Amino acid sequence: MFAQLVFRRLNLPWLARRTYSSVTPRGLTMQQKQIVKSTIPALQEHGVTITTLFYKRLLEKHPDLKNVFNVTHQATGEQPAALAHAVWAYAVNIDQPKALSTAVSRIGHKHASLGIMPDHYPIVGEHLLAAIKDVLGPAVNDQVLDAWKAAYQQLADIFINFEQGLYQQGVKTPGGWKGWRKFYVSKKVPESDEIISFHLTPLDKGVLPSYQPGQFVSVRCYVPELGSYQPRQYSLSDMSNRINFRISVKREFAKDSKPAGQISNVLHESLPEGAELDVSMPFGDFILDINASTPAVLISGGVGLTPMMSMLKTIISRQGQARQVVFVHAARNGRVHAMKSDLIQIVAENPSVSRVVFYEEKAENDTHGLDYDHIGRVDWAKIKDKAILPDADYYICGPQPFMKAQNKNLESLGVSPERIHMEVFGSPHD
Ligand SMILES: NC(=O)C1=CN([C@@H]2O[C@H](COP(=O)(O)OP(=O)(O)OC[C@H]3O[C@@H](n4cnc5c(N)ncnc54)[C@H](O)[C@@H]3O)[C@@H](O)[C@H]2O)C=CC1
Repeated sequence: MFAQLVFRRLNLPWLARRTYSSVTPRGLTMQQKQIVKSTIPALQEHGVTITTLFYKRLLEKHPDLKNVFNVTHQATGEQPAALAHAVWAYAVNIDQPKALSTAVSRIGHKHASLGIMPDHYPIVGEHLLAAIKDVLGPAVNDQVLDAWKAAYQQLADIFINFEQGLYQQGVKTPGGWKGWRKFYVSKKVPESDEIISFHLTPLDKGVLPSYQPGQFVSVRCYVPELGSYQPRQYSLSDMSNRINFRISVKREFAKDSKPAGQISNVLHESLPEGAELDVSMPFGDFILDINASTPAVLISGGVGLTPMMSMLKTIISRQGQARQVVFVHAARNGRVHAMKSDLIQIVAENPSVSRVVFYEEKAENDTHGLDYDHIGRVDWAKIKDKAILPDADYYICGPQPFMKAQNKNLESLGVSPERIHMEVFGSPHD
């Protein structure tokens, strides 16, 4: 869980209906805040050592939590690094926890999709404080430990309140549920050489809640080699239809130091049509404002097109509205360009929708003007006249370096940061 606490500037709008101001965390004394701040340099220096020890102990004492954590991120060290960064950032913002509201929303939505419960927090707190004490040694006296206990409690209260709000909202939504619901794969559709769409239908055949375009679900599969379940988040790649969900998953092979995707391979290889899996309610605050009539520029790299297809289809389904959409997509080539024919058809049938597709290289049979428009990576000099529009909102999803590059380009073209919305699933370290 807290491994996703990545407190950086993301420019995500505050979209969750439950607001941060409804939360009343238990306070810290001035002295406790000073003490927490005094530990910032030590956290900066020893943070990863602390959090690595923390995870090791936590999972030794509570092996059931392996069902909740992404074990690959443990092995690659991403999770300890992200948590260390988060603890440090929390200490830096101890005087103004509201500065963390964007991160609390993003992480809270992810926690809710994983079924994190209030009684998980004391367990995490106990092991985190023990690891801080062990690594920093005599520097951590009782006063320091008490200050960190109070600080941790404050943060835990914020998350618990936020997540309880999401759960309550979820069960009140028609068709909603809490925790995992059993689904089966009702259809498997290859979308490119490496992406397969999975249509997921609830086993109980009951109605599904409607969701907002851009939201994701967690799916959970049993991984025999680990002896535990592993959850992963996937954006919903179609518009809401109350009958089934669609996720579109890229198969991740091992590459350089990155291990093969544990769940993406299980899904592609070992989950035929008819197979069952656990699915969470839809969550996530990277969502399209469906009531806006101003232009939407949907920018995606590779498999990052999944939430964009949901947004695009939702916009065009709204009768009587001709909201302008520019769909900017970058792929390595046509063989890995998913949902290509859907996009071609949507553009042909909807004069308010236009597209610009970049391929890094041309594969055999890729046709200029039909499959793609430009060779290379997204080049704003080539598309700014078409894609920089007054009052537009810009939605970005794709590999981290792709998102960083597009964000930077948009800002340098004068787009206001409030208009730029990014989906951030990964850690800040990739
Ligand atoms: N929200 C998230 O955190 C997402 C993360 N990812 C991660 O990214 C990985 C790669 O996804 P793929 O579909 O294989 O994408 P990819 O590696 O095929 O890249 C897609 C396109 O993005 C562009 N791109 C890549 N790096 C760039 C850079 N540094 N600057 C500018 N443009 C760049 C290129 O045009 C490339 O063709 C996934 O395996 C996943 O782990 C992908 C989608 C969403």
